[in-house]
Amino acid sequence: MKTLVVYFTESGCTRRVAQTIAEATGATLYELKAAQPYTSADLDWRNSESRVNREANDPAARQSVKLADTSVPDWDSYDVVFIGAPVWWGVAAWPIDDFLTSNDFTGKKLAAFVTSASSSFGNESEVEGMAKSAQWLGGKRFPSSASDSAIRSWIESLAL
Ligand SMILES: Cc1cc2nc3c(=O)[nH]c(=O)nc-3n(C[C@H](O)[C@H](O)[C@H](O)COP(=O)(O)O)c2cc1C
Repeated sequence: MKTLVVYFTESGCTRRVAQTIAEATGATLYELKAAQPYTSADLDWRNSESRVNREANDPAARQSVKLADTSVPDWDSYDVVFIGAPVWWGVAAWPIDDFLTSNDFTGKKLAAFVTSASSSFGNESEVEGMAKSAQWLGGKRFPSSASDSAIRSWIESLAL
């Protein structure tokens, strides 16, 4: 069984979870980058005019966010895919949507994880729906500084 962990992160919390999943499962790690990177001004949640707030309030703006690259080397060889993102305004950060809608998950199992300060994974079912033909394993929210044991017990619960 070959496992891939793809993730998007802005301040590194989701990367740390992704690294723990990769260590626990022997997976390959792949970081997703926005085609137009977010500056700290873009991510200023206190400014109602910031990029992230404009996108949060406008589905068309969210859908137009593209990744620098949506294709993973040797994609066909993976059996299990984990995808991770921070929570932005209650949902998985939308740059990952481009990855979910651009790839064919036929024959692959998919699990999604998010990190957040306090919010739950508000759009888990939408994430599942975007990855057409994946076998959905489930979604999980972790706190920004998730413990290794919490991450490892989630992986064990998936019974890969
Ligand atoms: C634009 C923005 C919006 C956020 N919205 C939420 C939110 O709605 N709920 C929450 O609990 N945390 C929210 N956070 C905090 C992040 O989800 C949290 O710090 C996360 O672990 C960051 O992950 P990262 O380091 O991988 O980028 C937000 C952070 C940013 C930058």
